[in-house]
Amino acid sequence: MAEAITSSLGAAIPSATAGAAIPVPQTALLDMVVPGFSVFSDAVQRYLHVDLNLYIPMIMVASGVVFCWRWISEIFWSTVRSYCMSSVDIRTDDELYNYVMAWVAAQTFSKDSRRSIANTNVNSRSWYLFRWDRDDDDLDGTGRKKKELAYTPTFGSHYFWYRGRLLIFRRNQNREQATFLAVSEREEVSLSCYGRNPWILKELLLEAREVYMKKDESKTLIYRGTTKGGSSEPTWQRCMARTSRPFSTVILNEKVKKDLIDDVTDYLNPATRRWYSNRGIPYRRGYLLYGPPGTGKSSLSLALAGFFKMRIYIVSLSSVTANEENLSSLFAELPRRCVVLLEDIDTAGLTHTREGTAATDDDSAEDQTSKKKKTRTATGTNANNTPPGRLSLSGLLNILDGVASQEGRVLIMTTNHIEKLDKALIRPGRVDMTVKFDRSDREMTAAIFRAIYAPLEGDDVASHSELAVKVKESRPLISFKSSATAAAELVEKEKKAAEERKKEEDGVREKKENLAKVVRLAEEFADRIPAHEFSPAEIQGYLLKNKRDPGAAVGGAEAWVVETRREREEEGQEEGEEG
Ligand SMILES: Nc1ncnc2c1ncn2[C@@H]1O[C@H](COP(=O)(O)OP(=O)(O)OP(=O)(O)O)[C@@H](O)[C@H]1O
Repeated sequence: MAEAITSSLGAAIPSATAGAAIPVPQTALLDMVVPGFSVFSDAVQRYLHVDLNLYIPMIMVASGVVFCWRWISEIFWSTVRSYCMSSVDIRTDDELYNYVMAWVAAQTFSKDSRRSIANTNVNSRSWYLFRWDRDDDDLDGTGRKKKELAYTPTFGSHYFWYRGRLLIFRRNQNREQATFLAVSEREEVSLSCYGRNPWILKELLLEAREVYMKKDESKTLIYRGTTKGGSSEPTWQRCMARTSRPFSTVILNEKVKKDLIDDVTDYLNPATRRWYSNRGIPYRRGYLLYGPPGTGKSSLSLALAGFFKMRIYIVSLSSVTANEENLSSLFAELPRRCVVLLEDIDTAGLTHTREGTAATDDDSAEDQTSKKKKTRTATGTNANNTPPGRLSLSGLLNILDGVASQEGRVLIMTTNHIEKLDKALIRPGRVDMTVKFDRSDREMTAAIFRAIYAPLEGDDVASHSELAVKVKESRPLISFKSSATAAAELVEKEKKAAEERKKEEDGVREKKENLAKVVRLAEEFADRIPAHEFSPAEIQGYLLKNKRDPGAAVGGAEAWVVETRREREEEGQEEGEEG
């Protein structure tokens, strides 16, 4: 009976297996790892007559090998990375990010990368670093914005050769970082090399910086003191890179300009620095530019920065940013060699502050000085009625003289009201040279007129280069055409070249005639504008309204004078009523 049961079971099991009702143990195991494997294997056996179960051990061994290989290689690479490689992380909120990405975008490994991120701008998305690469000249001939496409390698590791060394550019997305940040802000970028000495990475970063800076060589980089986004942390925001303004375009007494340039040149000379330090004198120099609005104070500061190839850092003391705390943080961040432009230093809170009481205009200068001295000794730095959060004079002086102020910088202060300034602010040592700006006299008016209408050197360069291209194009090409056709073409091209030359000569003659006409009209215009009444900015504004028609500008000059006087009167009356 028992035998009968055993034999019947023995017969039943294989038939059940064959029917795929009970999977063999390996298949059951695989089913757990790869769901549906048994069904697939049955189907293969039934239709293709291949028993996949025979390959199970092989598949399992291969999987084990792959798993182990991965595990070992992970350990191996993490050990290599830790002990045999050097790397540099690049923060996305640092200007270095812009340098590196611009450099990477120009490399072949980046251009040839199969998977890349396409961008019209590779700069950092941190708002205070973001800027268009070509700030003021990215327009095409039709005036449309021309945005070039840049390709940078996508997230992951990218190998490339640099000066014969294999380097790795790594770009990751940090998913753990705050999600309110944009994806591009959560990015992590690093450069690595094999070996424990990271010198090659530093070389690369220096090169990237140099290439980036070279683009801005003919430009004046302008930074403005501001507070970051919603927070109150002050920072220098790069606002633009402007083509440097030539000194000659700022209309000012030539001697004053020359003296200013000579003074700054001497100050920036390395020997002068040593001279100062040998004598224990703080190495800094201050300039005060004063005069009515629109007379060229800011223009001169920008021209000066451009002339000496320095960055200019601008803070308006009348802005909300300008409190003592913010200003001292901004000054602490200044580079060693730069121009700092403090605008509107006659701003409220700085005019009569040290004495604690607002001095009236009737007070004699001596009275004021003695009052100031007394209050300074008695009350120290916070002895004024400056509202909290505003900049006080003593606060500003502390910043200008204090440890935060970098030695080697050129400090320019501008004001519309020199008479309101505390003597302490403009004493020698803080202000070493004063330049007065005035409303336009006859000579200045004529110069502004000439500057607007005279054909400029830049115009010549453009036409010359155009001409050069055309002449180049018209050179005979080597070809296999018949000599008769080639000769005819040559004659035609030479004829064209001769026409171009004639056009150029006509252009030069026309330009000379125009210049003479502009000079004559400038004198006429200057006769019609009363001296010392209008600022250069006002005159320039009027001329720009007629920028293609100097004759009309001269014709309408008298009417403009009358109109501007009337407007001023009305404004004066309105102000009087409000006051
Ligand atoms: N002396 C000048 N030479 C050439 N351009 C001038 C001169 N003065 C003013 N301008 C022109 O007038 C405009 C305003 O000039 P700018 O901003 O330099 O004046 P400002 O004295 O700094 O005025 P504010 O005191 O209001 O800041 C500029 O476009 C500038 O080109």
